[in-house]
Amino acid sequence: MSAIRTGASSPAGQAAPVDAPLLETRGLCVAYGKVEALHGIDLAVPAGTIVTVIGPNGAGKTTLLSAIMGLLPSRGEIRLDGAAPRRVGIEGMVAAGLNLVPEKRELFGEMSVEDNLLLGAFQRYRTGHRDQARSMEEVYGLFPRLKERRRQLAATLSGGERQMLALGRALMAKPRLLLLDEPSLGLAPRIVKEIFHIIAELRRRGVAILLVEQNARAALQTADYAYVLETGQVVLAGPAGELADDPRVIESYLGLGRK
Ligand SMILES: Nc1ncnc2c1ncn2[C@@H]1O[C@H](COP(=O)(O)OP(=O)(O)OP(=O)(O)O)[C@@H](O)[C@H]1O
Repeated sequence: MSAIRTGASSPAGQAAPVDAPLLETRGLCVAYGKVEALHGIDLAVPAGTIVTVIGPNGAGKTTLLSAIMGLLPSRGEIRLDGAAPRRVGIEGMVAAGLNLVPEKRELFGEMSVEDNLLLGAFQRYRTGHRDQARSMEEVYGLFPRLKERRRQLAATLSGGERQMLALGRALMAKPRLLLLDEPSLGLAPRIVKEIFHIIAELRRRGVAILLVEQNARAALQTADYAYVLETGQVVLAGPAGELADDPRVIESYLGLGRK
C-alpha cells in the first residue's frame, strides 16, 4: 500500500496518497438524456505529464473533457490530488487549477487579442495586479505572434493564431492542468507542429496536459501516456510510445508508412 501524507495540497484537505495523480477519474459515466455516452472511464493524469486520449468521431472525447471540467453532470468519481474536489462545477475546477481550451476556441471576436488574454486572468488576479502583467509577458514569450497582434480583433486572426490565443488565454489563469480539445483541428501542418512544440514546452514548465486529439500520430509522439477511447469506453491504454507500436493502433489510427 502506498504511504499516506496529510494532504496540505489536497483540495479537500484530506489525507491523500503520496503518489496520487493530479487528476483521476474512476468509473466516470455521462449520459445525454437516456443515452449513455461514457461508460465507466478510469483515467489518470500525473502532475507534469502529457496524457492523450485518441479515438474516432463520436467516441466521447469532448464529453470526457466537459465532464471533468464540471460542465456536464456525471456519475463516478473525479479526484484531484487523490481527493474529491473541494468545490464542484466549473468554478471549483478552475479554482483547483484546471482549465479547458475547447475545440471551437470560443474567443471574443470583437475584442482585441490583449483583452481576450485579460479575460483569461480575471478569475485569478485583481485587474492590474502585477502578476497579471507577468502572466501576459509569459504568454507573449511563448507566442510572439500574439504580442505583435495584441491590438488586433480576435475575429480577424488566422486559424493558427486563434488557437494560440485560446491557449494563451487559458495559460493566463496559471493552470496546473490544461485540458485541450483537438488543438490541431483545421490547422496547416506547419502550425500543428508549432502547437505541439508549445504543448511539450508547457510540460517542461510543469503544466500537466490532458490532450484529446484526432491527430493520433502527433499526439502519441508528444504524450507520455495514452488512452484509446471507442464508443464511450477505454479499449487500450499504455505508455504513448508502446501504443504507437501496437498493431491495433497502427491499423486504426496511424495507417501505413508510419516510420
Ligand atoms: N449535447 C448532446 N446531446 C446528445 N448527444 C450528444 C451531445 N453531445 C454529444 N453527444 C453524443 O455523445 C457521443 C460522444 O460525443 P463527443 O462529442 O463527446 O465525441 P468526440 O469523441 O468528442 O467526437 P469528435 O471527435 O467528433 O468531436 C456521440 O454519440 C454524440 O452524438
